[in-house]
Amino acid sequence: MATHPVELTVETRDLSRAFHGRAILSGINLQIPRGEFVALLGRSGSGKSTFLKALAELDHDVTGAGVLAVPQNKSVVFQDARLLPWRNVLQNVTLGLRGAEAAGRRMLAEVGLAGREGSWPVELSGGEQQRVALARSLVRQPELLLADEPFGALDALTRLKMHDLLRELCARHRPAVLLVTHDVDEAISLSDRILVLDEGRFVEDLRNDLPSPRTPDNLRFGQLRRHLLAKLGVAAH
Ligand SMILES: Nc1ncnc2c1ncn2[C@@H]1O[C@H](COP(=O)(O)OP(=O)(O)OP(=O)(O)O)[C@@H](O)[C@H]1O
Repeated sequence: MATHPVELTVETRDLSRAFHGRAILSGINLQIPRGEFVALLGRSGSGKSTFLKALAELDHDVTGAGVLAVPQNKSVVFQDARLLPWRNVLQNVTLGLRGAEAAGRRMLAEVGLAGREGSWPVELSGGEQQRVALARSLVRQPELLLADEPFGALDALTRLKMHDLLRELCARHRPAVLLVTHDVDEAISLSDRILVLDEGRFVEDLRNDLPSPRTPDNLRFGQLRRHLLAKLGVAAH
């Protein structure tokens, strides 16, 4: 039987980055197959955002073979929505795209903002602004979605709703995802695979095959959480 090689969306080889002589990333090798949802955990300052910026091709000072493969069609979502205040919601979503009004409206409906196309960013809550940011990134049908703590500034309840939304959107549009997060439960509940970055390297790379619904009161969820917290050097409670 013929075996098909896995189609890779991301590949890095020996990717390294230092700031002022201090190594932050030390020879990182990573392959992300098409459509895989990867969560990246690590202590504050471990280099998660630095790695994400390298994949976003926003950092040209990496060394080693570096980023061997990354799609041109990729989107980045940050902790703050970064909407243009002088453009309405629909215009923010379709910014830079020609003839995308219908697609923008559809995507706004998908993120639960049908009817808000003409609103101004200032009229939206933080959670709604992040919904617009998600719509803006996904209307481009990216092969890779890079998300840097996208829900970090939201309250706990809104964050849980955003998890459901992101899960749904990713199941429908199937981008590969690299989600940087501090939140172990977020990583467990959303991802297919979890990486832990420490001292410039991945100290954990595990498949997350927990069945859904992934609720924190589930026994295996708790075991995985304890394992990851230990890797992060945090005592579980
Ligand atoms: N442009 C820069 N110039 C100098 N040092 C930098 C720069 N960017 C990042 N660093 C340093 O590199 C280290 C890693 O930063 P990075 O933002 O990647 O960490 P992080 O894991 O994303 O942290 P956090 O979880 O707190 O956001 C930090 O010590 C930071 O001070």
